[in-house]
Amino acid sequence: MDGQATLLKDFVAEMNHLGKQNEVLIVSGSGAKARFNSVSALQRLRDDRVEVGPKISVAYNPFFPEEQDLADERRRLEQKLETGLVSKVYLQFGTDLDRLRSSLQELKAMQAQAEHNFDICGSIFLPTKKLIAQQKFRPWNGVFLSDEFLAGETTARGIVLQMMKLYEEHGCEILIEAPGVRTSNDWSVVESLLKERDDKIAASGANVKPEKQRSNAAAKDASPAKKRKATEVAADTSSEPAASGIGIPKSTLTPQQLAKPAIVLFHSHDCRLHDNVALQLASHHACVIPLFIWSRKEQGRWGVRGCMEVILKDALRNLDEKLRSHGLELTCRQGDDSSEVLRQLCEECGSSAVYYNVEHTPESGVREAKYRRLLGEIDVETVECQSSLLYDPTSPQLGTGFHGGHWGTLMPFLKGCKKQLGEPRKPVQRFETFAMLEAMAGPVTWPSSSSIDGLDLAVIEGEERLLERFPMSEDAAHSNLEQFFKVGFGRYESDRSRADMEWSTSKLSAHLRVGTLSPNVLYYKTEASELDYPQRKTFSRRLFWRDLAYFHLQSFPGMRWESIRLHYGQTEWCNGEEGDRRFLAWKRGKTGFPLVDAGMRELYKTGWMTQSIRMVVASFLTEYLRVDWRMGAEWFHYTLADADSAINPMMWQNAGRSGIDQWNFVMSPVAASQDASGEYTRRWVPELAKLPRGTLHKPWETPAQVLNECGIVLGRDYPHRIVTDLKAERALSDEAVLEMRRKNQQFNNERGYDLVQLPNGKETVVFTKKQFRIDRQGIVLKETKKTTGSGAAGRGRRGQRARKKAGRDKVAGKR
Ligand SMILES: Cc1cc2nc3c(=O)[nH]c(=O)nc-3n(C[C@H](O)[C@H](O)[C@H](O)COP(=O)(O)OP(=O)(O)OC[C@H]3O[C@@H](n4cnc5c(N)ncnc54)[C@H](O)[C@@H]3O)c2cc1C
Repeated sequence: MDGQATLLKDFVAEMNHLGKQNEVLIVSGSGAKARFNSVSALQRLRDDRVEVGPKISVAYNPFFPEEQDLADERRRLEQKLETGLVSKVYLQFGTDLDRLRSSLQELKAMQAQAEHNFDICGSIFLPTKKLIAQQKFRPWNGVFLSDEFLAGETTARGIVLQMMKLYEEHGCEILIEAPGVRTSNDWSVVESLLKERDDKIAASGANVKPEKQRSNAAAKDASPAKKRKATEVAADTSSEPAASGIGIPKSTLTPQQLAKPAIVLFHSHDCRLHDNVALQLASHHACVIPLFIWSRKEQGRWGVRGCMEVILKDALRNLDEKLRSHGLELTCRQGDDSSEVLRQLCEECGSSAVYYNVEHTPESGVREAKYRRLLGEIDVETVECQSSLLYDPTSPQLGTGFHGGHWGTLMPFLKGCKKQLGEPRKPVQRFETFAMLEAMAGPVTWPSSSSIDGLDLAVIEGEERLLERFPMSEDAAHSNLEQFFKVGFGRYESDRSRADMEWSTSKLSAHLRVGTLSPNVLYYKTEASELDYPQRKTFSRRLFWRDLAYFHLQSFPGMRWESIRLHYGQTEWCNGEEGDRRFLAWKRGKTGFPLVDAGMRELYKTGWMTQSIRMVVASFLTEYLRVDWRMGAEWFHYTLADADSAINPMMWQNAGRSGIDQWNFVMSPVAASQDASGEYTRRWVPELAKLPRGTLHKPWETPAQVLNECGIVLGRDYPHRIVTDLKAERALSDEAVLEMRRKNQQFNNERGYDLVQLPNGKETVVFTKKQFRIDRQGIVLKETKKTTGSGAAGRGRRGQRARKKAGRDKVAGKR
């Protein structure tokens, strides 16, 4: 370090000697892993009282993805500024516009308080094809380029323009990152960028835009909000597409309506600013009021409850924070009847329209109808949008019977959606959302609002642990997404059922549930992957499962509490005291089956389990403990951080055999392929941690001596099994289904398949497990050689291949 400080000192002396006092000397190498320690070098210059002729500019990089690196970088900058030698801080390049804006604000605040003057300049990166290609191939250390930037010249240019606008608003000089301008062609790119920026600024009505006020509590009423005129709005929404070719959708409202405030009503499924269609459409108004209404009464049994209340609260806090960074804020109100609350706010604010993304549940359907009616009475438009699923679940039409899969199963649904409705909507680019928010204005005086903590949302013990695992912000969702694609995505096909591996799945479900991540963003990120289709096939279909659940819920609104195959409601379960005893042990993770207990404890503590473990515990409850699937579904709904009132019942119905897609495999609670290393069970059932892998998942088979050596006494340190004869329990469970089917021959077709009545009155055959297929006398049918399934599971060679593969998947229990 000393040598470097001496070098710098010599260099400065040389510059002084040469009379180059006005030269700019960039002292860089401030990165976390840099070998040149510019902080101590500068400190030495100061301590040695070297007269510094050249203006010293230091680099500052606010784009480190890790919080700790960023905090270190901030600290280093402060130390450099403390030397009093710095005349300029230059911001290195990264594409996170939110981060850039907040860093500029921070630097401005430091500048205002600093003892020694310094200027700020910010770098841009020339959005040329050549440079982008170079960066894709060999990214620079310390330059943080997003996929969006690297996607091509158009998006890169859009981002650079936004950055230039921010620099302009903050009075910062622009510096072009080397290797930038080398040819005259490069210069013309710079000139065209400057011209485009100036044209945009001129078009928005001011030469230099004032820095947008943050609406923190103190500044709240004082800040004169930026307003756009309806005519300007109309110009913005002309047919010209945005830079990316996707852009913010056009409004169909009149200029008079657009001149009045719009209310954007957020719900528990769309807590985000990015790729939020309702917000995008509302952005055309002169003034926008984001609103959240909490009504505990309206939640009922299948709304936001338990763990989801904590998740939602955090998502709202972050939503509000993000809105505030753009000079807006979230108005929060509560009441028993959200439509009344909404109507009242519309009248208070004189708004012309309310925008919201529909929720696609039976309850929300009723609520939304009431919004339309009440708002219609006071002449306020309701603009309903769709942002939480890939498709509107009322749109796909599926033919009854078998079409490459039975009615309502994944493949016919997926194919039907794509064929009838095309590819899902493309999300808008992040920089477009940023530009939209920057241009959006709130009212001069914000309506009164409850604080988020003041809403009657539950506070639950251990919620910090929950939020540590699932911090509910858009930024957290985004970094979770990036991390999964970096580490887990490529292994998904092979490892997705492994609970003992980090990132074997995306862990994005809570974000998708509460809307901090747009499904369309995830869909197109997957599609853009460089992996071959077979390597990404299963993950690509995951979002279709999500949509499928809502399709089921539209078709069977009662599916949360009654069997989709209605007659399955007559199945006999293990009830009474014994049923209660079994259910309680299951809930508490004290069944005596380590893998099941590990899952149930993980669920209770962190609100999450990977799908394969959810399947193990669900089939354990229904098939081995013979407890009604509805009890399991309700417990899951209460404890899951991603509790989804369509997906959860769909999966439980399948586990309980009454759903559209009966699980055609056995999930052994003992084989534990999901935890091959045993690490998962050891983590969540620490009292068994010392057991060797061979008996970890079946401690009852552990030799007494080994138990002794591990200091474990079964029944004292870990419970005895709640049921001991798994085979007999399963036989009873299967017999209960057969018995119920025998009594309901009217729903049994000639080949022993269940028949289900659809909402349009038509009847369809649905997949039925082989051991439940009975003839008219109630005898289990023997499989004929010629056909399997309802006659269409595939004949000939293709069918044979498919059956072989299905057999393999069945053993592995993969989904
Ligand atoms: C009994 C049971 C109950 C379930 N309840 C819920 C629930 O309430 N909410 C919920 O989001 N998921 C539920 N699932 C589905 C699935 O287990 C979770 O979506 C998944 O484990 C979430 O982890 P991940 O984000 O890492 O998933 P990944 O495997 O990375 O999948 C990516 C995304 O696809 C979607 N997805 C994945 N699997 C399914 C599926 N089978 N059905 C619908 N969407 C799917 C999810 O949104 C998920 O985040 C349940 C599964 C079972 C067996």
